[in-house]
Amino acid sequence: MGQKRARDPKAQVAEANKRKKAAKSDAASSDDYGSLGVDDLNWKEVAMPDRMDDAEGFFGLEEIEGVDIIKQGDGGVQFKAKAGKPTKSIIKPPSEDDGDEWAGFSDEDSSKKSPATEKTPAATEVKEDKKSKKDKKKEQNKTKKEEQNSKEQKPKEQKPKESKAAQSQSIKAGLSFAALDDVEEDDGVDVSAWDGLNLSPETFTALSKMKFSSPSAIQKASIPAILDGHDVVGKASTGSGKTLAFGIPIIEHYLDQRGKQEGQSDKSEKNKSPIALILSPTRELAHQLGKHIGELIANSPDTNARVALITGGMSIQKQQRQLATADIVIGTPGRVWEILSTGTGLIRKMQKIQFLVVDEADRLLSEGHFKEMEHILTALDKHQAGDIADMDEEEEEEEPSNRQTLVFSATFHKDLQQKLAGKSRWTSGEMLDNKESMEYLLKKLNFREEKPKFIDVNPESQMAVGLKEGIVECPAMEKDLYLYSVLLYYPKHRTLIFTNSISAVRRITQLLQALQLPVFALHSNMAQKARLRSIERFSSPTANPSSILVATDVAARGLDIKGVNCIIHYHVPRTADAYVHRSGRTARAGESGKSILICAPDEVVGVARLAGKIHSKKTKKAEDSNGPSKKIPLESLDIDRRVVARLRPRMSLAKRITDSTIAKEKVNTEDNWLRAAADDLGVEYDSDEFDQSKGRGRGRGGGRERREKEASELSKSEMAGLRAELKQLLSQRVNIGVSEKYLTAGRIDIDALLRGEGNDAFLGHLDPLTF
Ligand SMILES: Nc1ncnc2c1ncn2[C@@H]1O[C@H](COP(=O)(O)OP(=O)(O)OP(=O)(O)O)[C@@H](O)[C@H]1O
Repeated sequence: MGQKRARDPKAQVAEANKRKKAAKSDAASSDDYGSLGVDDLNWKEVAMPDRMDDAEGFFGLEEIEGVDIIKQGDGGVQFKAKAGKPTKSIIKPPSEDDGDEWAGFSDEDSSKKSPATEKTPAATEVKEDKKSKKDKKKEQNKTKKEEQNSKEQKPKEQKPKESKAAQSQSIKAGLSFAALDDVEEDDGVDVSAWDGLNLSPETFTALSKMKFSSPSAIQKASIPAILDGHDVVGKASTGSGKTLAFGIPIIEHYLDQRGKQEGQSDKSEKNKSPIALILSPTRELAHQLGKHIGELIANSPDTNARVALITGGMSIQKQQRQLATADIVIGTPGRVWEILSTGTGLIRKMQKIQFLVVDEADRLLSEGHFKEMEHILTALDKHQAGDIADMDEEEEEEEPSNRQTLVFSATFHKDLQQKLAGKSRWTSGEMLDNKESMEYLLKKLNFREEKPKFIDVNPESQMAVGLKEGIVECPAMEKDLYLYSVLLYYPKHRTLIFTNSISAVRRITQLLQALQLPVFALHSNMAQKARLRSIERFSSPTANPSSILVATDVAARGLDIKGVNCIIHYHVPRTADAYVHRSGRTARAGESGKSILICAPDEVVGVARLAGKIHSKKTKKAEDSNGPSKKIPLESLDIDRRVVARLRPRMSLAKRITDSTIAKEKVNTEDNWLRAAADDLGVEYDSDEFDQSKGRGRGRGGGRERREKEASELSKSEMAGLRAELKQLLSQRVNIGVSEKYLTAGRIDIDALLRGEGNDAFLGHLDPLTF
């Protein structure tokens, strides 16, 4: 059993007072500062408009007042408080940082600090107070761990672990507010299932607070391998906890290193190098990784690891400053390369990372990001090839980078998987010279081991265990109607609808808005802040439980939104991997969820092929026992025809309203553009004349243009009429079986009503969908 710490409340309060006094005198001496660097200043954020579209660099503009600029001989600049102003009025408060680290999806909260960085002195004291209440638990974990350490005696890990134990002892000795620690509070869970993973007491505490009672399969397999220093390629189904599979070892490494960094001066703190670079294919995913790892840090006692988020849509200048003090850098390849290539010495810092993580690796390594990934990987190893011209002698003598490479995804193309697993050898010569090939990038990853550890915890199925997959077949022109029907079948479901195009996202969002459903849009043409705001509104715990997000595949990968119950594929995904990742936004972390494909007759063949690929093992097993099958291995869902029939009038009104709104927007845009062009040319522009000339000599597509024109010509009062009619329909339940006779006679069939089983949309009995 762990020994309980003897506490002397008086002595601890005295100690806390002493520390407060010391802090005051530190503050008083801050006016002794001479000139200051840019990072020492207390910059204030300048409020900017929400939408600046392409003017990305101006998001997060900052200003400072009361400062004189002092030019240095070498061309650099320093800063000093203006005459008559105390220096402390311009310097950054000691515990405050730039505030760019993860701060939630909310725009309004952008000034708040991330959980990882909220550790102002006051916050730290409260945290320490809480921590002291957990001492007993921690002591137990620590003792367990020490026992385990002494049993395992791994020479490589023994030393840092011992120093961690010592650190944790010294942290406890410095607790403040311990005198208030009368009430035993326990909001954590038992985490003994993590025992075998050789984790620090800090991580145990964090896991307990986060209520992660046991490791997931990928965590159990990957964490020890990474802690042992191996390169790891990890494959596990969506939502199975891959982020912490690499996040925990990174924090463990940080804790090991912390002893060395403690006591170093503020300056060397700023010159420190990050320990990890985590690359992600999308901005949203990068933000989420930051949030998830930030939570681990925030819940881990006295762990102040700094996370820098390097993604597009935010200020480059701010991110550069963040990078200067970051421990963990998380970013998208485009922006990471944009910043590294500014030539401000950041590449050298990055070359010292201990971990390179490639998340959603199959996407990062094979499409879209090729050039930036190539640049980053080349830069990380440049000094190893000795080709940084301006390196000084000291650096040249440095050990070559010894980083670990961690590659994770739920899906790997067969070829990529085989190469990563070392099953298929690198083709020498020709292939490697082909600088456009995935193989070339893989080689550039520069694993430290000849063969990384390949960990595949779900070789049988890529789909999450709690996921049910269904298909709704419908006429091609009625997809909207069937989509609406499915949504009404599951009224209390948080639903994510995927489409294959941005225009479809826009149209379906407007359509569902017209039908008064709580719907938000997400696609890559939206401004970054609007993207984050949509996710925030859709996912917030206080959001309507029936919220709907309509998105392109920008939301398909990695996004971890709590409580998503249903995924609807409005368009059949283009690849099997996209289907796996889209569907993986539900049934996460052991929960259950539904994935429903809405499929027109001409899409059935494609769906069968797709499903066959995903469920190849299942299909093969079934065929082995029953002979060849043409059946799609997805459950067919029958929508009640009465429902479809009764919803048709609503849908046709909603469509007319939506088509008209979109057509009017289009005409306005076209009109504005043509007017501007005519102005430039100095000619007169007559929109009617233009419309008539457009109408002449049309062939195919003329019908659509005519319809669009008609839609755009609906008058305000006609639109108002349609809206009123729709409103009237929406105010009534959809009657699918209660006799009109009963209703008009005021004799409502209560039983029939009750049989609606809590689905307020319907009046009468509705057979639930089969799953
Ligand atoms: N050990 C655990 N116990 C319970 N929940 C966990 C555990 N580890 C992670 N989680 C939770 O599981 C959810 C999914 O985790 P994560 O986002 O890391 O999954 P993933 O495997 O990366 O998914 P994807 O492939 O979709 O990116 C998160 O909400 C996370 O908080």
